Amino acid sequence: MGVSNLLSDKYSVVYIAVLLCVLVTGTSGCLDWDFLTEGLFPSLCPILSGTTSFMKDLFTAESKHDEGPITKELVTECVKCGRELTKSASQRGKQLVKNGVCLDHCTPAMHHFFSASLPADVKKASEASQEILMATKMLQVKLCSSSTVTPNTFMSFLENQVIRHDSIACRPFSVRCGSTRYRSIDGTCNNLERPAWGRRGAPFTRIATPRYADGIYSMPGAKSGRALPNPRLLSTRLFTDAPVPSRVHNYLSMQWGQFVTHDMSLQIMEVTDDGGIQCCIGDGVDVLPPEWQNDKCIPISVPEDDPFYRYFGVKCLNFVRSITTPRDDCSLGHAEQMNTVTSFLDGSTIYGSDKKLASKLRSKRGGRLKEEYKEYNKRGFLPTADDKKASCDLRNVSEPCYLAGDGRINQTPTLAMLHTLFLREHNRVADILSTLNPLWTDEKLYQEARRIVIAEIQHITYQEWLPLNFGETYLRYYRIIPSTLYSNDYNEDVNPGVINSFSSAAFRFLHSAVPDTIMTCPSNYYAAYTHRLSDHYQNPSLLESSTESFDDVVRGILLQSAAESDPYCSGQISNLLFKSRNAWGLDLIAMDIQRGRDHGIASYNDYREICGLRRAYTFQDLSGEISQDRIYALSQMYECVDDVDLFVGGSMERAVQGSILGHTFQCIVGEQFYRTRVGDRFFYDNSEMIHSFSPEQLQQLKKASIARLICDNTEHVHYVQSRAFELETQWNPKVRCDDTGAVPRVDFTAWKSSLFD
Ligand code: HEM
Ligand SMILES: [Ca+2]
Repeated sequence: MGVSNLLSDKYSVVYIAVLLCVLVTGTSGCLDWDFLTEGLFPSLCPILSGTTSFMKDLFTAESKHDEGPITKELVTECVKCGRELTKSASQRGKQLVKNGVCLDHCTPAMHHFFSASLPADVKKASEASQEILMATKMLQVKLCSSSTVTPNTFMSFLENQVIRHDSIACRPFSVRCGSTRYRSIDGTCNNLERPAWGRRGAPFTRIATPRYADGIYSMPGAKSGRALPNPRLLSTRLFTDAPVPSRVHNYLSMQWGQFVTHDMSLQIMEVTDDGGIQCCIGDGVDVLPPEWQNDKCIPISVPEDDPFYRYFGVKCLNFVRSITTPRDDCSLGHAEQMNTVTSFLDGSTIYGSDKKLASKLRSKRGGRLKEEYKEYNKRGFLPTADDKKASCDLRNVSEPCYLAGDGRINQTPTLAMLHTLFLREHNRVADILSTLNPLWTDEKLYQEARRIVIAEIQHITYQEWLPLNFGETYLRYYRIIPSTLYSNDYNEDVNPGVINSFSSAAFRFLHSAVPDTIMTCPSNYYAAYTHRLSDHYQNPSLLESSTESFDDVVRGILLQSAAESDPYCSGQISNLLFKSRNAWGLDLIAMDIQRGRDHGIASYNDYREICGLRRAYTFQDLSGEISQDRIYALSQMYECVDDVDLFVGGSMERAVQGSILGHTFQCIVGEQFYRTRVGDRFFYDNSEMIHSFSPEQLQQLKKASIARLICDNTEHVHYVQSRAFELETQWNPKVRCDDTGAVPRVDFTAWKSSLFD
């Protein structure tokens, strides 16, 4: 790696920048800004320099303006300065790549990126957001130089102000909405008053003030000013590698959870023009020295005595910050990450979240989606990815690698299996509608089939999956209990956007439900075969390895237990994630913890309060929710109870009755699913809207089930438990698919329209 020319004379500058951070924020945990301010103040930011007594001036200057401290000139200067610093950071990133600091293909780190490039609009928004963050930082530094304003006061002041500047390449979101019967692909215009809500590219929403060290974007530190505990250490000490099989939930239930996640949320990491950002030396030999790191690097260092990685000499796990986006009004403020899929539960995993992909996925005939046929199977398979090598980890090019509405499709064979079931369901429904309505165009058939499939996804989630996992009592409390026919609770004031702490902490707790293996089971049910999960990341060929293998996987995940949702996690995800051909992989649990910090997710203690629990002042105050041994373990890891990360504290809580989650995660997840339903104008059982289903149609859709989805879209799976997210028991036995009493069929006759419809 030719990096010597990067070892410039930066130390004095870094020192000033760190000092600046310490003075401004009271913590040194803000290295992220150092690189951006490197040697640039004098030339680019006259507002922050220009005198020999630079530091002194900065922290003693008073505003000389009558119109209040934030003048137009000041904002202009901060924005200009922010832009130059952003440009410089980007150039520095490019220079690092030129010097060979970039990731190799086929490494665990590279598979973690899912896609090595950003769509143009995402990239543009991310750049604008960086400029805004820089400008905010500059403004904070400038204003906090007055002794009366603390950085926190400044940030709370900013929360209630809309300060923006025309020269930032960001325009407040605006779109013209017509009245249409169908959802848009990108989620815009769902809410007619606030058409940006829930769209692809929207900022995540928050229910707590972020805990960035500087209130803007810096990685958080402990209250004492020292670093928070190492995420890998927390993972190995608190999330033991000993998954316990669930006695209720099967693998399919876990798989549905991930499928729902991918429909609602996607945080993507920053990349350079040349692909993934490298933060470790080589393949993880050590953390790159700060002067060689891209400013988006937040690698996870691995302790010397790590129980697993020490055998492989791994001391660093690659990790990069998520892309951020401007808020809808382009105003200055703290960082907000971008959700790059639609927040609505709207089948975006199947249809895509942007028009270009959506169009590419369509066959443009009979309303169908593209599918591929194999000689041995009458049912369709997903189309092939454009660049198989980049999208999958294949042993040879003849292995399958799929294209779908979501880029994470190939992550595991069982995820790809669920995608395939929905592809088939869409085409099955489109064919039935076409037979019933021979005059319908391709567009009409596509949209109507899409509408039905989305209704099925929503119904299965709210009718079957949520009650099983989170308990009916709680669903009643969160007002998301299944309705008998129509529900009338669309509320245009509810933002359906995904809550940052839901996708960066609470819902990730279900990573503990991922079992070690994938089971396949032949049609005679005489034997079952297990396959280590880590041998199948980014390679779905298990679905096509033999003529029967797709159905074998389906039978297997119906039979196999999920792991219990508890702080015991499989080493398949906590040591071997995306292992590829290596002997080791990444640690998803450490990544969950680090991602929460990257997003400035408020502490566990803050969330306790938000969720109606008493704030803890000592570790012992957690005893109502957390067992003594876990309280002890937490107190050994964290200096102070206020430091506990939401992901960690929430995971330690005992589950509330009837649910797989503890109180705090239950509260966040409940709130999210409330918003996802009540904030969705097109939610399938909303009544009295131009797009509402007729009572006859809705009655049929309410018969949809995960069991029926399997029966209708596999070749030789003839038996399924009627409650198909639960393990087979004597109370939930396998029944024949043609037993329509046990597994009702959805009859589409109610979609037959009169000739002129
Ligand atoms: C084999 C199963 C699974 C694997 C391999 C897996 C892997 C991953 C990976 C690599 C990430 C990105 C981590 C980051 O960079 O921050 C992620 C994110 C996430 N996972 Fe999983 N996951 C699995 C199952 C699940 C399940 C069952 C759930 C919940 C029911 C879940 C919920 C989430 C959530 C909410 C996120 C954040 C999504 C986003 O906004 O980008 N995952 N997972
Ligand atoms: Ca979606």
